[in-house]
Amino acid sequence: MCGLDDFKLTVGRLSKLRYELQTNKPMYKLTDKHADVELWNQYYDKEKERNGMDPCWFTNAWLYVECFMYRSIKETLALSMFLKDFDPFEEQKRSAFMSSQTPIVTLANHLLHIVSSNEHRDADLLEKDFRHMVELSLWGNKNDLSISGGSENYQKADPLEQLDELQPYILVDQINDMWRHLKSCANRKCGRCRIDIILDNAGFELFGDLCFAEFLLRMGLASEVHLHAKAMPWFVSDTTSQDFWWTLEMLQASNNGELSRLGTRWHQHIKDETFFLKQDDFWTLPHNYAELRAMAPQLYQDLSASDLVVFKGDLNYRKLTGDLQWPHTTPFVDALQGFLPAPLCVLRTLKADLVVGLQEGQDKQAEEKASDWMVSGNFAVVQFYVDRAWEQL
Ligand SMILES: O=P(O)(O)OC[C@H]1O[C@](O)(CO)[C@@H](O)[C@@H]1O
Ligand SMILES: [Mn+2]
Repeated sequence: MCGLDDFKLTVGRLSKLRYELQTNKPMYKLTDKHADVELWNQYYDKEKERNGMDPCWFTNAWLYVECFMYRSIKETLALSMFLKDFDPFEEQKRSAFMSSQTPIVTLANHLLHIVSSNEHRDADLLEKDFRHMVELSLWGNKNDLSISGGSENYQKADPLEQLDELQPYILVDQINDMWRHLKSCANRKCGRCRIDIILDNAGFELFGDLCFAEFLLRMGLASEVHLHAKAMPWFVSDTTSQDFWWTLEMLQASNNGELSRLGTRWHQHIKDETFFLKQDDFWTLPHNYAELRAMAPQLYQDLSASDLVVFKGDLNYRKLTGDLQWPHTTPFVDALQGFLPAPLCVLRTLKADLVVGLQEGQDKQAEEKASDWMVSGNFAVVQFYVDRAWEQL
């Protein structure tokens, strides 16, 4: 088959997918060669058994249906001859990165300034800088391309200047608890701590996450950082391994000295095993994280070796909490339903209508401020949990 025919066939399959989705047709079993096919098909069978009918696009759970849409796009491409590894969102991701150059440079300057100053013998200052780096990584999550339907949504304003005014929008702020945990880990393990980041979006958010990782390394709060990327194009802007390498290449090749230094440094971190880039099919399955241990035992075991697992973004939050309509005051740990491979935290801006761990009445106050508080990406939570037993290890 020639390229043009292959292309036409693929576009036809994508149009069919869109039509079926828009008209609530049944979903279907996957047939491509990817290793996750059986797990997806088992999930399909379970849903069918539960509801007594084939899963359909409008009637099954939002999380499953939404994940399946991205997986179906992947299958359509996988079944083609010439577009197997094509990332349909690549252009948007790259252009979002390019459009965020000004705030990226601001953030790079800030990071390099704080890591090269000697002032951190003052513990209070170090704690303040830690808070800022967490907040920068958190608010980077505002900029995803799935919430904007794929159209431009990139960081425009100076990210540092915004931090103070954004503070009241952090509904749960457990940054101090994270700080205490990392300090005590670093003390106990002489800085030999492992941090994992379950990445979310590429572009400004990924850059902010890498800056946070660099900060932890340079301040002696971590000795290695494991970065978990998606195994396929996902929710438009999520970071794949390909996006990660492209970002590092772009930084290294930048005319800006600071960006270029960071790009070179992060390549080196990979070489000397300070950074680890990982991907696992589990992150692109529809399953809740309470099922991770049973579904992906090796991944669970790997995460268990971490001193802190940082989950970025809204989709990770939905999977951590099972995407359920929890009363908003439910303790965060209860919503995790036993998923506790290691101390963990979430840095998430709210884009879906669920949240836990709020104080009584906090939801009403947020609602008064903005009726779309749960879905606009303008409010956030930083939630942390460590089991007592881990603290004593
Ligand atoms: O990139 P994030 O923070 O995971 O956001 C993705 C979110 O965007 C949506 O696709 C649309 O709001 C949600 O389904 C999803 O949770
Ligand atoms: Mn995302």
